[in-house]
Amino acid sequence: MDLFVINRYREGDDQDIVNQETKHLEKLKKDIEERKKLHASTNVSNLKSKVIKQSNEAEKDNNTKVTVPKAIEDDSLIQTSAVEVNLKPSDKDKITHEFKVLGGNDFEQKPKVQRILPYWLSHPYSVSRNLRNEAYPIAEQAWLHSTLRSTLASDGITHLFPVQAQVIPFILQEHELPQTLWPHDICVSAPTGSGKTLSFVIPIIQVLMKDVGHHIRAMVVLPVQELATQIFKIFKKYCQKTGVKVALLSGSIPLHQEQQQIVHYTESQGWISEVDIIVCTAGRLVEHIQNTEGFSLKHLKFLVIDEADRIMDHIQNDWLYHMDKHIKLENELMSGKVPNLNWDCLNKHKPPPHKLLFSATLSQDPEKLEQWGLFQPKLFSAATVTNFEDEDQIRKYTTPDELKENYVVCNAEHKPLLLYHFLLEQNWDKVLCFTNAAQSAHRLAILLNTWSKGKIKVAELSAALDRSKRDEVLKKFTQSEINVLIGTDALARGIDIPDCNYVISYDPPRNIKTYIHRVGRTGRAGRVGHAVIMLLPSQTNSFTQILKSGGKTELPAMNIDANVFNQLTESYDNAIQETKNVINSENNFKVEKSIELKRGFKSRKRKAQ
Ligand SMILES: Nc1ncnc2c1ncn2[C@@H]1O[C@H](COP(=O)(O)OP(=O)(O)OP(=O)(O)O)[C@@H](O)[C@H]1O
Repeated sequence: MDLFVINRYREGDDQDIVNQETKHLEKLKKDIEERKKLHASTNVSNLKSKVIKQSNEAEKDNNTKVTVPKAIEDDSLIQTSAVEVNLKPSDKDKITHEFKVLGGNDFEQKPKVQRILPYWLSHPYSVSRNLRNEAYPIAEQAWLHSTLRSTLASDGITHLFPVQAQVIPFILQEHELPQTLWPHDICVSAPTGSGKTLSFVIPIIQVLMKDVGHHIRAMVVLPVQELATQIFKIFKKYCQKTGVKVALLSGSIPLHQEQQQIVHYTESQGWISEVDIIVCTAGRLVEHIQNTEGFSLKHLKFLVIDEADRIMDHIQNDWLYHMDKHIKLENELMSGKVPNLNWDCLNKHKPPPHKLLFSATLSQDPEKLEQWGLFQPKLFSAATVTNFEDEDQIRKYTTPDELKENYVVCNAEHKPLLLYHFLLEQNWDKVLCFTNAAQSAHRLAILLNTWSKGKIKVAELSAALDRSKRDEVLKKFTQSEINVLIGTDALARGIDIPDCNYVISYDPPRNIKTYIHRVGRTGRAGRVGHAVIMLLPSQTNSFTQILKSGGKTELPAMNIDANVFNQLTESYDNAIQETKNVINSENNFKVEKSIELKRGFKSRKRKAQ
């Protein structure tokens, strides 16, 4: 209350007022001093016992005598000055704070919460990586339709791979349940080349062939055109003699041609679909949603997202939003959130599309997976994750058992020599070599062609080539007319290049996913493969970190005899000169061509005027 005393001014009372004020001020000062003493003595006695306890412990640990500060031992010295006695800043603050600050507790460290993986992620269906086991002969899979069985046989497939033997029957069973029991969505994370594609192709066709109709009932979304084409071809092969029809929507042909393939107008039925399955790129899907009259996904039973992590990383035309919105018009349940499950809801709504997510590098991070709005999901995984606290664990990726991986350290100027040594002296055949830029791939291809004088048949395979050229190059590689392909990461993912024996990373990958997909172009389908990465001495540590970020251990090093480089130096110098000449003449040609084009444009413009 003293703080609120109001001093009124009265004439002649000046001296009285001064006396009163002085007295009052002294009283206030005295009170403050007393409170300070009281506060300090409680804190310091706590502090004293704490310091003495710590010094005792230190003595015990180190076997040495620790001197307790005089101020602590001697109670008489405990005054407000006690704050000077080796107090930690936090203790100091506690002593000098007179008043409790509202919300002060917010600054205290909260105890760490232990995060636990959701049950479906911590208890996945474990998928074996052993592709050579031959435990699942096709002949014994009674649930498999005879038409599909004979297509598998014609494709040379006699046994199912583990991921197929687990995932296909699971999907089929889910679609045999009554409609009120909606199917569990699934996520499949299995190594590259382990046969994930047939794990969704076969069950989808087998379910859809039961009643072929006039609706799109399955959709497979992929990140790039090449992959979409590859998956489309597989669907086409397995749809034979089943009555199920499939279309490719990837932008490889003009939009209006794709539109003609998928929808058709009839007087009696209105717009009907010509196909049961569409295989599309995410970007092209949005174009059809927005521009194709009669394009409808309302009857979708299956939604497959292949290379799911990549699609999510590169959101093309915001496709998930547009697709959700489109399907939501018919069925509220497609939207990201799973509704309350009650009898009324299950009966009223038809089940949402069965979502199937696949990738060799599928994140098992619940926060990332949540964006897909999965319904009571199940995980099939070749890697078991138990510890959510460990970031490396939720990104634990596996590579095929048949894949041998090495790294080799060399200087930048020795890299071409090393590559030449592998290809010509070690006779490595069917090699895929990755650089980080299309231009480097081009230069390297010219160098190897000129240097080997045609002994090594090298071709480029980059996104800079048009599609028909790329297909031609891949075909030649398969037929052994080309034995080395030099390319960029644009084609690292998902592309199934048959019989690739070696993968060389001429430039190191930028992240673990790129590494896994690069090396995964070899060692596929149970065949042996060898992947080698060239590293500059300064890159070894960062590469170890990249491996660690995917839960992989360090690779064994490959040692190269220094004489290898000495022997090749002279011929390399000549080859590099020739390479420069070729590149210069290419550049001159380009310049001349552009001048010609400009001239032609100007003369056309003049004529037009
Ligand atoms: N059961 C099988 N027996 C023999 N070969 C098979 C079998 N299943 C698939 N294959 C072959 O294995 C190769 C790899 O299959 P697929 O492309 O489906 O692998 P993936 O797991 O999707 O790989 P990625 O993750 O790189 O896309 C293909 O050439 C395919 O024909």
